[in-house]
Amino acid sequence: MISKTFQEKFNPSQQAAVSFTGQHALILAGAGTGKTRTIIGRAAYLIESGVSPSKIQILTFTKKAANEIVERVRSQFPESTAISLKGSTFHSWCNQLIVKYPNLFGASTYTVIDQDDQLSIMKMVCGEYKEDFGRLRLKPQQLIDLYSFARNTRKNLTESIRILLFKDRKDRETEYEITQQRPYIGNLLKAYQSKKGNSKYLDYDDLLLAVSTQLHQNEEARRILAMDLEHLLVDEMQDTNPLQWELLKPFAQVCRLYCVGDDAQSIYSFRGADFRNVHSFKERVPDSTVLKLNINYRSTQHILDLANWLLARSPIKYDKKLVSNITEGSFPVVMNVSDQWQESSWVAEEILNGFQQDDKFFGDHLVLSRSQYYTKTLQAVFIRKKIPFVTYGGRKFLEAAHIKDVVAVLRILNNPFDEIAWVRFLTFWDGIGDVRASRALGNIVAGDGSRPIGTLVKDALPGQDGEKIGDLIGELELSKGDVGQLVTKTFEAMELGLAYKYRKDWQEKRKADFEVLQLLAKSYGSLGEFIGEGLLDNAANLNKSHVLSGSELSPSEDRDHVIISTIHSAKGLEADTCFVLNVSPKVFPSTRTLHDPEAIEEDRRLLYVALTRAKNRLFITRNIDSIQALTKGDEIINEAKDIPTESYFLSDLPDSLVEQRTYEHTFDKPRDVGTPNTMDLSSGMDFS
Ligand SMILES: Nc1ncnc2c1ncn2[C@@H]1O[C@H](COP(=O)(O)OP(=O)(O)OP(=O)(O)O)[C@@H](O)[C@H]1O
Repeated sequence: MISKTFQEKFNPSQQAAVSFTGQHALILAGAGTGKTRTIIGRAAYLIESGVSPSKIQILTFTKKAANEIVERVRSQFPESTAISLKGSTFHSWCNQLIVKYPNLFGASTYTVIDQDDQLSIMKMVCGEYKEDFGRLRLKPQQLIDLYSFARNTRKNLTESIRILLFKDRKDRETEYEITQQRPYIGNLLKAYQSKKGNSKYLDYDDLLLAVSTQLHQNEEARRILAMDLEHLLVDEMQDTNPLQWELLKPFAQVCRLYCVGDDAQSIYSFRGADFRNVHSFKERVPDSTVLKLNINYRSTQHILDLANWLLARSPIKYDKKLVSNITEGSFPVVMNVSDQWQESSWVAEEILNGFQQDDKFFGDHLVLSRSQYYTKTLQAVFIRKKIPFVTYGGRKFLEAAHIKDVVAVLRILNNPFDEIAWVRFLTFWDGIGDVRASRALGNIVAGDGSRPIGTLVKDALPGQDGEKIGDLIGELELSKGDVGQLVTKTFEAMELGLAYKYRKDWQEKRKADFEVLQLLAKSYGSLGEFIGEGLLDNAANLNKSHVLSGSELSPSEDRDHVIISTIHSAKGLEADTCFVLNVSPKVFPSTRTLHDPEAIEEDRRLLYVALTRAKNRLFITRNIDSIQALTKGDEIINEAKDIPTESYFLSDLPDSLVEQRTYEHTFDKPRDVGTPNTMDLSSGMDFS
């Protein structure tokens, strides 16, 4: 029997999706049609039907999304009923599985490394294999990109080299070049791989590979996991790449797969995502059903008309026309501005108007941009006008240099073979440079792990420095069992050094981050978990506090702020009023994609995601000079000339879909008399 509240919360297609009784399902649906609501409803429905919450796992692309979904499910149940429900990113989930079953996955002591660490290792390898490296004209970062691309897309090295380094060319000259370079690249990547293994490092992709390989090969592994897992709920399925798909595939034999996605919102192909993953779901997953949702509850029809128009102009057939259940509302506004300052001032004015006159909160406003860098001007204007804001899509908290300094100590205590952490920690101290550190390092990691780390340091670094650092490490090792206390002690021991190293912005910016780090540390039961998962999570939204970026907000203002986000980080977000910045020629699509039809279409989907975030009011800004450059065609002698008019997404935007405005900021001058007068200085004084 379907309850009344159930009927009120979900429309008939959503109800069918939430209470799906078959084996595996793909919920294919457009923007704002309730995918998130449905996945939350599905988890709640399963719990209500008697499935233990601990046997449901939700997978999303960001920690933020995972937390939000889990919290919303939990809030539907009394007290701690759904406390054991879990939501994670692909990486942190795999990390949890490896920690939970160390024997099964064969990794007990290891350190998860991030992109910076990968680069450091690759640089060491290039230094060691000078001859191979010297024959190539590549940077270490390009080698890392190749390695990661090949693993994520499951392509072989030759194909990966062709695509990444030769723009997928297949002519004879390219073939020759690839044959020449591949052996050297192969040597370097193999050396990188074995260095990683020796130091017991796992990069993000290793986490997925470790789990997926075991599950593919080992029936026992599938059986063990099946005891703990009944339902796997996957959000944003369109963004899964072949490696993630490899991970999901064996789970169809372990539990029931429930995937939710929108092919028109796929914007991660640069990470290897293949939106066709959702198109061939039915063929790939036996015993599966595809269900569709089609009513949009988020945006007004005027906003959707614009989004539909954009998508309909794509050569790809998405078979999607969003229909709103909200009919009234205003037209989207296209604001033509002359420069970024105008654009920023206008956005700020609109937001202040909304706040002061229309009774909106700052939190009702979302500003979207292709890059975070582009919003620097806007941020400056917001700070001046005292508009509170936070930014999404910046650098991750645990990737900041000052945090990494402290985390290095934790990494060493967790894995004494962690060379990167050793170099960072040793060179942190005055008087120890790279050369001395790497000499000491050789001795430190040569041991078998049986001697106390403090003693190892003292032996490897004779003299006062070694004594001091050895004692410190030895003392910190005693707190290894209590992650919160360990972070506090480590910070206290390093504070002076940190304050000196980052003296430019220590007080105003960096110091406060350590309170957050301590808070974060306390929420982890073990050091391994903290290092592994903490690194994978974006702590920028911890307790809703703006950690590294954003204007200076007082705690009381903290909850109400404008969000400035990259479009890539805005998936799943929505707001009453959205500003999409700089939808200008050369930007949508970007000039970098102009020769690649697939990349152009990805840019189109990016704009589509941006437009469909708005509930009631949508404002699009664009640069008037670049528009004029386009329309004047040959007369224009700047570089805009080589942009084909038809490739600009808004080039023939019908007037009926939007309201066009041009920013004309004029100062109201006070009215005055025509002829100059002379000032009478005799008035206002009473001399009597
Ligand atoms: N049946 C419904 N009745 C009322 N409101 C609904 C219903 N379904 C969804 N909504 C509302 O519509 C909005 C969009 O829903 P949701 O975020 O779940 O969509 P989505 O498909 O995940 O969107 P996107 O993929 O674009 O992020 C939300 O504000 C949600 O509360």
